[in-house]
Amino acid sequence: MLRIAVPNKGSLSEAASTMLQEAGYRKRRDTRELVMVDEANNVEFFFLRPRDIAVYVAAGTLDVGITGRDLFRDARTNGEAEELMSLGFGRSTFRFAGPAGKYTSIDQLEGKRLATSYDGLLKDYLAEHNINVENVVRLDGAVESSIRLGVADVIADVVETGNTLRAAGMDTFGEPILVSEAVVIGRKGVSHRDIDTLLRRLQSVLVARQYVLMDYNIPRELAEEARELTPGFDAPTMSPLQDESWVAMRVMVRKEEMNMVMDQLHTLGARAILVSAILATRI
Ligand SMILES: Nc1ncnc2c1ncn2[C@@H]1O[C@H](COP(=O)(O)OP(=O)(O)OP(=O)(O)O)[C@@H](O)[C@H]1O
Ligand SMILES: O=P(O)(O)OC[C@H]1O[C@H](OP(=O)(O)OP(=O)(O)O)[C@H](O)[C@@H]1O
Ligand SMILES: [Mg+2]
Repeated sequence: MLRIAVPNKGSLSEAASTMLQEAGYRKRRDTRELVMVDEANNVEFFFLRPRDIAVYVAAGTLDVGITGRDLFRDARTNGEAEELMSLGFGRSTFRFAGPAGKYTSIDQLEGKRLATSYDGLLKDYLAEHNINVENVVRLDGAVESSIRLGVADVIADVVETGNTLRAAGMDTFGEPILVSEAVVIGRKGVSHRDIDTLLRRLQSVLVARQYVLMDYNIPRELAEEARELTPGFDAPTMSPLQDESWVAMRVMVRKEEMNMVMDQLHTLGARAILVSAILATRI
């Protein structure tokens, strides 16, 4: 059986479980369930702290896992594990921040005390950029309070909306250290038919979430122009109609562009424009 690690709590847990469910895997009945066998799909799920998931995958005791890119990098698995796919949720940036207005550049980090929950990730970044700080204080959470409480001058933390920083009277500075989202990780170099199936199914969910299916009729002489407006994944499917001067088109369109594209097609001369949701795909 394929052994998959899934976040049991925190920011990633609900979205990860929803995505797996949409991909056709069994749903966890109880949030206290730590292991779940999905016989039909020949998969075993292990619900773990997202921070620990990279450790299990790198050790090879679990085949693949869903975690955050930032947590994966922080675990410093020395190339034992790798990112197989990004999942489009749990987006955040990992950034430096300090009291509002006080810092503008990472050059000012020299000799400072830095607090973070991601000390592996931070130390790698500092080493890469040849920045010598006084020390890195590893905290479990609520890192924003560390400056006011006198253990640090600057923090490096997860920023999503920025509300927490603003409320603490702080600002980010410098470029993001890392842009993160939920990812699937696997042991380096391991290939497995069931891993391919998992990735294909997750890809299917991503496509189904991002695209809609658009059908429309268009005069044959305008088909080429219409094709430029709606190029689709490869090319639109064109079918003949009873009236030979018209053709029917079927094409995938990005959900956020759907209304714009319908307006443009209608202006061009398309009629009977219909949009339907995509439930699943194998592309
Ligand atoms: N607003 C957010 N706060 C924390 N983590 C977030 C946020 N948005 C996205 N993430 C991502 O979620 C992952 C952290 O999840 P994790 O469960 O470890 O922490 P958490 O949600 O802060 O939970 P807790 O603080 O209860 O441990 C990281 O990959 C992080 O980038
Ligand atoms: O930019 P925002 O949308 O405000 O989100 C970012 C904040 O959310 C997380 O904190 P969490 O609530 O997990 O508490 P913690 O720091 O104790 O982990 C993170 O550590 C930041 O503090
Ligand atoms: Mg947190």
